[in-house]
Amino acid sequence: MPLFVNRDQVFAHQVHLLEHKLRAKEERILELETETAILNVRLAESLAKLQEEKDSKASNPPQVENKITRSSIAKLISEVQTLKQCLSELFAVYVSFATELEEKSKQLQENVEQQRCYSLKECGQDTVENLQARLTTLERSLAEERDRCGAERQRRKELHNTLVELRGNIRVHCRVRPLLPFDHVQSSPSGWGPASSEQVIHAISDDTVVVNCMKPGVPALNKMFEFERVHGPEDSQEAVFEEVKPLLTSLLDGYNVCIMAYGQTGSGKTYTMTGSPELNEPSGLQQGIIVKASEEIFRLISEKPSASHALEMSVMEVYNNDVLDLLAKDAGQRREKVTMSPGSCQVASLTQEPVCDACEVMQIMSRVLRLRAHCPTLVHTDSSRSHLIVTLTISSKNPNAQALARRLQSAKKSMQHSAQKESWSPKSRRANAAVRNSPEDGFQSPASSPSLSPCASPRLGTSQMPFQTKLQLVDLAGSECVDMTGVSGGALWEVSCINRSLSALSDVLGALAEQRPHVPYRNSKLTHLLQDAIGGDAKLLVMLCVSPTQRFITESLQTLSFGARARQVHRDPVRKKSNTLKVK
Ligand SMILES: Nc1ncnc2c1ncn2[C@@H]1O[C@H](COP(=O)(O)OP(=O)(O)OP(=O)(O)O)[C@@H](O)[C@H]1O
Repeated sequence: MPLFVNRDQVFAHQVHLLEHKLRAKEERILELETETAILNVRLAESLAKLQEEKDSKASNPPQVENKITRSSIAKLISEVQTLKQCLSELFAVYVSFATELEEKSKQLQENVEQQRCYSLKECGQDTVENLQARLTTLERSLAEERDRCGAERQRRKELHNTLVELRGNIRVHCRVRPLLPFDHVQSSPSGWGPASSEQVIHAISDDTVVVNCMKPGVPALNKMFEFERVHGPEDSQEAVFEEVKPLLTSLLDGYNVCIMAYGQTGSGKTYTMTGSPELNEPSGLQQGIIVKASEEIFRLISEKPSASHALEMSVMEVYNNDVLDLLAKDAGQRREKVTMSPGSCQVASLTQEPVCDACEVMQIMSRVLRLRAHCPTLVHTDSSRSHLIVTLTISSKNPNAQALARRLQSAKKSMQHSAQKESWSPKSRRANAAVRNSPEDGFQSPASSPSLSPCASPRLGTSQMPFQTKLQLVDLAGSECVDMTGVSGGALWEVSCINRSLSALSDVLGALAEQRPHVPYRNSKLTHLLQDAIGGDAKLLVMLCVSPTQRFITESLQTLSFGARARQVHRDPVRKKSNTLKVK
């Protein structure tokens, strides 16, 4: 028995045997056919002979010959019978052989078919197995690449953050909100049709956003913007906050922090900063940065009980270029207009409410959001008409060493700043003289120093006054195009004030980015109030909010360009730091 290596060999052997059998049968058929032919010939000869004898007997029939003829006829008949039997036998053999052949052929065909299916299956299995193996390898290397890429991105992020710290850059995050029912407008006064609800702004990675508009009849647009972090429509409030959270730890290390939401009307600034109207919903899923940040601050504070911290909250809005105190308790007055302290960017007599936990912050927010100026527009039903500034002031009796060092550095910087201004401002010359003559440590910050409370007396020394840092959370009013929002009458003045203050903010960033000697902070109340946050050494994060649709493409591009410009601002060049050392 041959030893077969695989099925192919078994199959080939079977075919070979069958072919051999077939050949033998064919040879046998040939033999039988030859025999039949010979018998036929012999039969024909016998018949012819018989006919001849018949004919001669008819002409001359002898008696003896008659006998012979009869016997030969009998013999011939028996021969014919034998021949017939042979033929019928041959036919039977032939039929059985034909049947057998047919069966064998059928079997062979089945075998071939089976073998073909088997080979295909085996081959297919092989291919699938190969592909699976390759897929696994590819998946493994993809996972490795992803890990490497993640680690690289993390490293890049850390390096970038260090660079941002060193250069005093403004951090810029961007959030592209999801498509919402009010995006699917049928038409608007400016004639935009339903197609304008098409999504043209996409967050393509966690740091890149793309504006891509390839609509026929409109100039093709494909622009890419990079920011520190880009959030897509699917990102939750929690995910957005997670990226902001690390900044808050700086508050206990002596830094002031400001988080500001910027964007066109309806782009999701209020949603991002304050959350949905259901502020008190238990899951907290919809809460915005303000409540989540206060929760985080209280958590950080609870980790450092020895520092004995206290928190105060103030809320103001800049409405029609007036500053209003939203926590003022004046019974008759809905919102109280307040004035800026002379010679500083702080607000005099701003109400400060102590807060003990995030719930209190939440309650205050619910209260002030009802007071804040808002009205329905054609873009959405609850448009804010003012800039909202929420300030959380953290006082600490026992700040850590890093916070103290930071305060010292900040005070030195303020002194240097004042010294620079001395030549042109007699008022600041007097203030600086007072600072230098400070009885405590010689580094009493002026009122504009970011590390001091707005209500702290500039005459108190560091040991008499609690150490304070501020978290400012700003929900700016949205830039808007009257054509789209459809506002009219008195509301037009609101729009003009909003747009003017936002353009003043843009001018300030432009001046800072180009390092111009004069920065026009005082062109609007908004920039004046935020001067320390924007131009000082507070850590500033701008959260750009963007609508994804083509309808708002012009405003979105303006928002993204604003963010790109903000990223160019280096507020604390290294050169200035070396000068600071000389002051000592
Ligand atoms: N990421 C989001 N997910 C779900 N809904 C959102 C999101 N962003 C915004 N919205 C919804 O879109 C609507 C407009 O958002 P929001 O009020 O925050 O806009 P805005 O930029 O503050 O506008 P304005 O400047 O006019 O006040 C709201 O109903 C809000 O709930």
